Amino acid sequence: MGEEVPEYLLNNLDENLPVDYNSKSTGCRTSTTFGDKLYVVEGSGRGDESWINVKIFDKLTRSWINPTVLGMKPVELKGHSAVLLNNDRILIIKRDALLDDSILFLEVDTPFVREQKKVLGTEVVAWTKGAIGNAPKPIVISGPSGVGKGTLINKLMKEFPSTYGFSVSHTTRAPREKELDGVHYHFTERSIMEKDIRDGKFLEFASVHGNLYGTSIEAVEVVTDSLKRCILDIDVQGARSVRASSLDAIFIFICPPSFEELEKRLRERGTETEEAIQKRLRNARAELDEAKSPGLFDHLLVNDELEACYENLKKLISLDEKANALYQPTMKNLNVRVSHVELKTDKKILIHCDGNGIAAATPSLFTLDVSPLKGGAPGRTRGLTVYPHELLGDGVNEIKKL
Ligand SMILES: Nc1nc2c(ncn2[C@@H]2O[C@H](COP(=O)(O)OP(=O)(O)O)[C@@H](O)[C@H]2O)c(=O)[nH]1
Ligand SMILES: Nc1ncnc2c1ncn2[C@@H]1O[C@H](COP(=O)(O)OP(=O)(O)O)[C@@H](O)[C@H]1O
Repeated sequence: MGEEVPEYLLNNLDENLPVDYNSKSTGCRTSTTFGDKLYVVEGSGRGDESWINVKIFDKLTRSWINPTVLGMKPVELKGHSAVLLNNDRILIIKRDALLDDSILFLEVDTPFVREQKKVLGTEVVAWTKGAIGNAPKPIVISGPSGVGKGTLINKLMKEFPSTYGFSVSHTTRAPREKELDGVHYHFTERSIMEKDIRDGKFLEFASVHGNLYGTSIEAVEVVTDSLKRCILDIDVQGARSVRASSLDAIFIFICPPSFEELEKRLRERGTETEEAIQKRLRNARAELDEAKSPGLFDHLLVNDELEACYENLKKLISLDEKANALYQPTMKNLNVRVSHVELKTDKKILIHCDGNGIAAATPSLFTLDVSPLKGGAPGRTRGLTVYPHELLGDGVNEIKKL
């Protein structure tokens, strides 16, 4: 378990080092040791002046490093506590924030961060938001153009609107007639999308039929945050990337009954030029081959007769739901604000809250249990448990101050 370095030590560091460390004086700051490095998180939450900064002090070379910061960084930090968890991430608890929004992680040595360090050739840290409870497992649906993915997904969403939500992808392709921006896709320019990819905002992306397509982290997490099961309609390359990510999903590939039927459906849909149809048919052969790669898809489903295929899809999904008990939120939507926190054990944190002026009966002391962490960058860190703290026999006096 890492410890925060006392402020005086950090101040000494500042004094000893006339390097480029210009801390803005009005903010809050923590510093957490991990190996030979000191991770300094500082910020301020004063309206327009709001800023958040992560710097690393390398104790061996006695120099400061500006890491590449990935993920969704917090909007503001009016005060915070920090502690190293799992030897790979720093738990940050924001003060004066609603309890539901107060838990963050700064990953410093997770597999995702290690991989990004290799790719980018810099020091990397990645922010993720902590979420209470387990998430319903997303469903990845792939298959060649025209096989009927969109038709099947629409049926599912129509029959179970409060159970399933669609991950709205970004694409550089032009909208088709009747396609709405923000509903079917986020239609975007290549340069903007490429910048967002560089900024780490995408879970996966791929070039498909000559255009760029991608799933933003937010597209999936917004659906999951609303407690719905997220459905992703992405190509085989995208499915492969999601497989390699920390997102735990079920992968289904939809096959056509024959190539002739696929061509017929594509033509009858009437949305593509002849050239685009030819390109999609050529790509379909490669996709069908790739779909057979071992370990990539959990299920292959043939879409011959639509209703029969839809029933099979529902069966597959509900079997999976039975095998993996769905979302089990502990406490959510607590209208209380964090005042301060204390470390109880290395997996349990005591959070003191103010009630936001609501009834005195509302608990103000909570235990945060961080033992079963799930997921992480580039998405959310889930699996956290929060419950009202029982003082009886809990040795509060021995709690170490954070
Ligand atoms: N990797 C990836 N593929 C996507 C994404 N969104 C859509 N696709 C895939 O891009 C391909 C083309 O989609 P689209 O242009 O809507 O044409 P359609 O498949 O003929 O309806 C399909 O295989 C989709 O599954 C995404 O976010 N990521
Ligand atoms: N089982 C099926 N039998 C016949 N036509 C189908 C079937 N499933 C889908 N279609 C039709 O095929 C066309 C392509 O389906 P769509 O859902 O747009 O495919 P995708 O999203 O995979 O590109 C649409 O016109 C749709 O109505």
